[in-house]
Amino acid sequence: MQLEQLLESLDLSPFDTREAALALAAQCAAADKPRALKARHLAAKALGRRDTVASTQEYQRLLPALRRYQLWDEYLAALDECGGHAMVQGNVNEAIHQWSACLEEAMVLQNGFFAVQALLGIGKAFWVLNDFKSAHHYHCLALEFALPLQDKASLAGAYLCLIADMLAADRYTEAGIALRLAHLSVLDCKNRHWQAEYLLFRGRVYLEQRQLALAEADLTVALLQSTALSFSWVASQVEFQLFKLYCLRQDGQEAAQHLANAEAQAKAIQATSLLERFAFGTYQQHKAQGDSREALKYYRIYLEYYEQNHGRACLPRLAQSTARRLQRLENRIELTQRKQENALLCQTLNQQSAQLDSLSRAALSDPLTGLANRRHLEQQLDRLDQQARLPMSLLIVDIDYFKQVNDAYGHAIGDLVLQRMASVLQFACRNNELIARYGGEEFYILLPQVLFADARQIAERLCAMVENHDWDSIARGLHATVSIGLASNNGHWLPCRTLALEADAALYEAKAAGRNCVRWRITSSGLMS
Ligand SMILES: Nc1nc2c(ncn2[C@@H]2O[C@H](COP(=O)(O)OP(=O)(O)OP(=O)(O)O)[C@@H](O)[C@H]2O)c(=O)[nH]1
Repeated sequence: MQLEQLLESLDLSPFDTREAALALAAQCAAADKPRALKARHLAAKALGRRDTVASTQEYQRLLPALRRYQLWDEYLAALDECGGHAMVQGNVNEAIHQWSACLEEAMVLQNGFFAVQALLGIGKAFWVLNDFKSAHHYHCLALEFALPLQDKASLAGAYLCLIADMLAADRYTEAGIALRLAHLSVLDCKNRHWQAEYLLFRGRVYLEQRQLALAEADLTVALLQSTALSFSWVASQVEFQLFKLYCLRQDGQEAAQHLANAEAQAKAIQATSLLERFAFGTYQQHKAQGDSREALKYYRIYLEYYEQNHGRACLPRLAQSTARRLQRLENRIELTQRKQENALLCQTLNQQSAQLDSLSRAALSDPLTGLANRRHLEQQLDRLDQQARLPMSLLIVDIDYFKQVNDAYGHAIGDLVLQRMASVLQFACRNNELIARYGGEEFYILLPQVLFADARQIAERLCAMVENHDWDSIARGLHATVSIGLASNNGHWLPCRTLALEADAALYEAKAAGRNCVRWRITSSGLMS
């Protein structure tokens, strides 16, 4: 098999490639040493798909020979691969060391492509160390080197790393600009992993700009693509962004589902740096929604991951802000609890005062007609006596022959007549005039600020209204009239109770005069009827 064909098949079938490459290396070993070395390089690369440790060992053996035979592309690629393998093994410092060597050699050899690869690799290593400033520095250099290369893949890689930096620093406007610049190179490089990552980043920017429909469209495609590629690193981040999106839409159920997916995917690839970020993001989300209890829960989870990822020694860096945050959250939870207790207390108080209100209303009102009762009336008379000495008139309205109504139509109809009478009186009076059922079929109407002449008119009108009322609608043949006793101080003060006695006397006179009429007494200038 030709070397070029091997190269092409490398992505399709790494195991066969390795076997074929080794066979080719064996054939070429003596006759064509460089060709044999190239084949062994391919075999080491293919091995790297399965066993990064073994692949690194093989590269270390190969490197001096590749250098000696000046196979520079293979040499630089080997250094680059060793950096990648060290990262996979979690040995970040070794990765930086390998990529630095690759960068140095690439600079000497003026190989822009591998310089970019090495710079991106170093940037990635600093990312993992959470040193975003250094990462960004290397990514900027990578972009500078990539721009003149006219290599779409290098350019797309550099742009994507820079955008990730900007998003990590919450620089969404710059990330949006870089996304537009990167668009063509990402499309052209036909790397589906990068395309998924690009959509994730764009979705994040849209989400930040609250363009939820656009964000959802990008994130949905990113999720489909990354899931199809089993690219859990991106898929879990997309799920987390969807969690935030549904939080904004206040769809708690969907949000919780996406958060669970994000966590599960990140756990499956043991991406604790992502889990740390998710926990912090979830804490922020709950804090913004005012759910301090959940916020505290996720802040504690975040601290656990932080310690796991950076070691206990790093915690003091966080200590001050952590203590402050925890304190604030605990205060808020206490506050919420107090507020809830207060609300409960207020509710009980309100209920009790409503009960008191209805009890006192009941104590002061007549249950049959809803009018004020005798007690209320007497309180009112006392109160008026203590207040300014006003013009005052008082009517006592008594239903004529009410006993006969009860006897002829029954007590229930009698009750209806009393209720209807109450309505007629209320209809005829103003709001500030107190109407009370004094007892039985006797009603009092207190007319403050009303002089005799007006009071008499009111009484006459009332008498006529009752007489003309449609009593027949209660029971066929039923008819009711009233007699009214009126007393007025006509502007010259007199105790209300005296006024009441005078009105009662006037009522007696009305009854004696044949009923269905008004009689009066003006108490200030001597009695008259
Ligand atoms: N249906 C009903 N009847 C009541 C109520 N309270 C008092 N009565 C009745 O009212 C009647 C009052 O009768 P009386 O005091 O003789 O007076 P009257 O029949 O209206 O005669 P005059 O007032 O002299 O015109 C009695 O039969 C009481 O039983 C009540 O709440 N409902």
